[in-house]
Amino acid sequence: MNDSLPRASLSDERSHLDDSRAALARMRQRTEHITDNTGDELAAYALGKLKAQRLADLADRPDTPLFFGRLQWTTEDFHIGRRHVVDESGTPMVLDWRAPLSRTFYQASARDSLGVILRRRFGFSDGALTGFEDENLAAGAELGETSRILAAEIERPRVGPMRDIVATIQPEQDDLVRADLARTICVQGAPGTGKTAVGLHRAAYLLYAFGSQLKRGGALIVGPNRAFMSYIHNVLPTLGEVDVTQTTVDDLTATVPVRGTDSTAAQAIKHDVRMAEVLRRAVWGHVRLPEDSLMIPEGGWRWRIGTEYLRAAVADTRDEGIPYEIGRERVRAQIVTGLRRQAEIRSGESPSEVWVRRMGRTKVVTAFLESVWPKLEPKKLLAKLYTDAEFRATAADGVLTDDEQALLAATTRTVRHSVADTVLLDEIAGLLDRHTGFGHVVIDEAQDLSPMQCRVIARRCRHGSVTVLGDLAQGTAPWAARDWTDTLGHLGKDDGEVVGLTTGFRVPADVIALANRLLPSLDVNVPPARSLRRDGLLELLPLDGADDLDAAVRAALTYEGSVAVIAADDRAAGLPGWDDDRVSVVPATEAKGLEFDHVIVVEPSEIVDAEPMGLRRLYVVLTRAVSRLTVLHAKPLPGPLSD
Ligand SMILES: Nc1ncnc2c1ncn2[C@@H]1O[C@H](COP(=O)(O)OP(=O)(O)OP(=O)(O)O)[C@@H](O)[C@H]1O
Repeated sequence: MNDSLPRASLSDERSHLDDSRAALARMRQRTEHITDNTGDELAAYALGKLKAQRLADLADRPDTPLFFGRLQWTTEDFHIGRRHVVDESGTPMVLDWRAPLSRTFYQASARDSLGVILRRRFGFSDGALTGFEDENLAAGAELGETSRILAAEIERPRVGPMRDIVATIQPEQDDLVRADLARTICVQGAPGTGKTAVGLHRAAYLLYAFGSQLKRGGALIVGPNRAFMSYIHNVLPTLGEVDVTQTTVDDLTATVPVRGTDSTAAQAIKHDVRMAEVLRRAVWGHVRLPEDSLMIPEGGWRWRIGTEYLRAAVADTRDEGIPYEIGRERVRAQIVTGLRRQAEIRSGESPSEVWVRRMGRTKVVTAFLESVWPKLEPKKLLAKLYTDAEFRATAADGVLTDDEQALLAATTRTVRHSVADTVLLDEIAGLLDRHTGFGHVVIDEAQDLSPMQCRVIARRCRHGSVTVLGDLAQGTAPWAARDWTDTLGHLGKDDGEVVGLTTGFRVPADVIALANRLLPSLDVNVPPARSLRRDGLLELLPLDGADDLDAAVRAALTYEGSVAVIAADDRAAGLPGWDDDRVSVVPATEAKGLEFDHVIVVEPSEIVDAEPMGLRRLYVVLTRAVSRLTVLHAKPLPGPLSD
């Protein structure tokens, strides 16, 4: 079959790679030579920005080949790669993996070849092609999960930050990556099923396919913590997307320094969705219906706006459901409308805009607004809620119990804000004014978001769509989601669809079988993962002293790749560290979302006992291993593992 290809041999493919690299270099040169001749400073600036973006887009990364696949139809033949490359005549040498035609690469099968005769996948190392694998789809031959290039990719030792999976995206993953921009999707997937990878590739796909729609809002990636963000931050730039905001909820809400902490009970109440209603009342409770008419002096004249007119203006605006500050300006505008009408009646002609604007800003009008619709400031309002018992009781009446209200009480007006307080400040800011919205938001490890944190994100994508990624079994926060419909509701996306991923690409079968023994005790209804990986090592060893741990680390270092020693946070803090940058000591609470070739878990029962959701924490920890898991214990293993 290879002979029927126009360029069949590996050396031909290598020449095509060299030619494509040269073509990409020429594309860069052409971009570098674009200059602005208009002499207009603004145009030059805009062009400079576009040029820098385009050059970043056209960067050639020496460690990754420009293409990873090839498709042959009866009359056409294309290489598929990370970005579009054309020769000088404009003929494509490499098709972007996100182009509609490239979809065939991921979706064609022996059952439905989609017209493809032959699919070729390339193996590579350090940017050079090392071989290829052909599937003669027309003849009904397909490698599917038995592909050795796929096997090599998922078994590859992990070094450094996360890599893209563009060469080996699986059909069920591709369906999610290419789902329409308008769709909100919630992916429930066991550990290692590629949720993070799917979310990042979906962002890259949407920016490519719906660029003009997304241009204004852009895309936002939200992850659980900074360590995770730095682990994934390189994937989108490798896919040519350098302009995506990647952050955590804590950073999104970081408008004040965090200097305080909450008791567990206070934290629970601050993250409870009922706080949204308490804060709504705390804000809108400031609006008063006017009791008197408004007299506005001007020279020797006094304009009068009647009480009924003012009451209707305030009441109607309050009921409109718009942000508080916009409402305040709308009431001002209605006063101005009343004045304009009177001026027209009095003089028979329209007053000038300058007059209208000046009258709306007079001291009397501003003082009136201050009395019926006072200016509010989030920090002051939160301090008032915490320190003014009467104000708190009015806002929380019938929403929080007396005991719950007491949990919010503070004695001093200078609040040392906790992380939960920053979420409440963001809620208040959202009641006061609109946040700028993103066109699409990808949320990773979403099972741990509190209802109030979901609302932080919801405010930033009121008109956009969301990709929610998570695993209910890995939820360890006190407010962890039990059902995705709740999370979607708090995100304001009730119409989101929940979709499952069950094929595991990280954790070897024996290791996942051990972790799956915990599932029935985790109090969630999720399907177990099925691992693609038959290799791997699992060992349960006694821990009689520090030497045993050291010996386990030394043994792990005889293999290639990264090694993590994961223990309950207290124990991890006391561990010595190893003089090898392949070894990391990871506290159990920081392991979520990460992966290491060899994981050494020390005293699993301590991880379980350290927190209320300890069994789920252990489930997370056991599923971080890419190739080998060593469990060291002196104490008995937690119940479900010892059966
Ligand atoms: N189609 C694929 N081809 C090759 N590797 C893949 C594929 N899908 C996922 N992987 C790899 O499997 C590993 C796990 O993927 P990822 O971290 O996205 O899973 P996850 O579902 O987010 O896991 P967790 O819930 O444990 O955080 C990563 O190394 C990823 O690159």
